[in-house]
Amino acid sequence: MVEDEKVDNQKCENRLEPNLKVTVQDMKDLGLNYWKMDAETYKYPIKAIPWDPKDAVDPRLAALRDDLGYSYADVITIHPDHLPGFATHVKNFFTEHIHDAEEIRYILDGSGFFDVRDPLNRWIRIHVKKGDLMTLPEGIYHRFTCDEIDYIHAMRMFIGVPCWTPINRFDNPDIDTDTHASRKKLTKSGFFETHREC
Ligand SMILES: CSCCC(=O)/C(O)=C/O
Ligand SMILES: [Fe+2]
Ligand code: NI
Repeated sequence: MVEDEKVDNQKCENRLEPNLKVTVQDMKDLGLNYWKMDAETYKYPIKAIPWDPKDAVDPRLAALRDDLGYSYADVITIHPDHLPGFATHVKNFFTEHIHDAEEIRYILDGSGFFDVRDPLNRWIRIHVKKGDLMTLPEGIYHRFTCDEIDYIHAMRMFIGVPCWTPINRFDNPDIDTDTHASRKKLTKSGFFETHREC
């Protein structure tokens, strides 16, 4: 788990002291899914917006695409040389938000941190690396940052027409993300419903 207060450097591990370990089962209970992919054998462009999921040569990726209905994809590289406005993007990714759809990310190279909130509002930090394909459920509070390597090459997938616009948790006092339909859908589901703070 990771510190909740403002940290000096979001790109460091910033572990809780003493740390609280989170198990794979805990992550599954939160609604996250994970697959280890072969990002060594199969090659992808540095940037392709969009990238046609039908072009998947990796049979495992093609099977996930077909089984889970991933109809849209793009490939991005978050690195100062490849993404204009790199620092602003990283700052924005680190603003706590939800989406009204699942977040599907396949890490093709490099690494970074996804932080997700558990039902007690604690931050769980996930260090994603090359070959990790991870999904976050619709409505989960989360944020992303590069780590100190400042480089991540990732495929973003989507079911249907993509919408990347985050719904930020604390940006607008008129918008209460806790009552957003996507948030409610998640918190009314099994694990969040039984583990929320009374
Ligand atoms: C590694 S992909 C960049 C982060 C991102 O797409 C996202 O939605 C963060 O919440
Ligand atoms: Fe996100
Ligand atoms: Ni997001």
